[in-house]
Amino acid sequence: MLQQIYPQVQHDFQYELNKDMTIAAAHYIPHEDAGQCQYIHGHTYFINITIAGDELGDSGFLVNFRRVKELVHNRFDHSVLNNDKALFNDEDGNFFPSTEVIARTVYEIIQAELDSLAHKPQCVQVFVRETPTSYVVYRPKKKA
Ligand SMILES: Nc1nc2c(c(=O)[nH]1)N=C([C@H](O)[C@H](O)COP(=O)(O)OP(=O)(O)OP(=O)(O)O)CN2
Ligand SMILES: [Zn+2]
Repeated sequence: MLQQIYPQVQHDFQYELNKDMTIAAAHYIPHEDAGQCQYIHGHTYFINITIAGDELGDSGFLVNFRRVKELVHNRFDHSVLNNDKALFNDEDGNFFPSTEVIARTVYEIIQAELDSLAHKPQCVQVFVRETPTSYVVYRPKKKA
């Protein structure tokens, strides 16, 4: 199916985990370049999160799939993204809830959780599909 592509990410880790989820949410892009998207409308976002690492936790997991879903789905599902002022605002394009910013924000939420784990898994890619014809892939810069 056209919508279910999974872009590959290059890494040297031994384990790679992927978690898929969908999120129903509304947003608007407060910029004239957004055309009709300046006005509030909704999407069913499809999100794929890729986490990798060389070591597992005591549970035998890189990270619990359920926890990955909780962190993102519980925060955003059936919400108006622009109302989440801790993450988004109407003043700075780096914080409008565009597909790009949503992908980066999901990465930041996930990586903050992973940083609390002793075995240090890494979020290596976040894929966000906003519409049947539009998606973004966010990959963090490799740490030096
Ligand atoms: N680079 C970006 N461009 C646009 C974004 C975005 O997040 N990043 N968002 C929008 C709108 O929010 C819109 O919902 C999606 O736009 P678009 O792909 O144009 O939607 P369509 O379903 O109308 O696409 P068609 O392929 O023409 O059917 C706009 N741009
Ligand atoms: Zn939109």
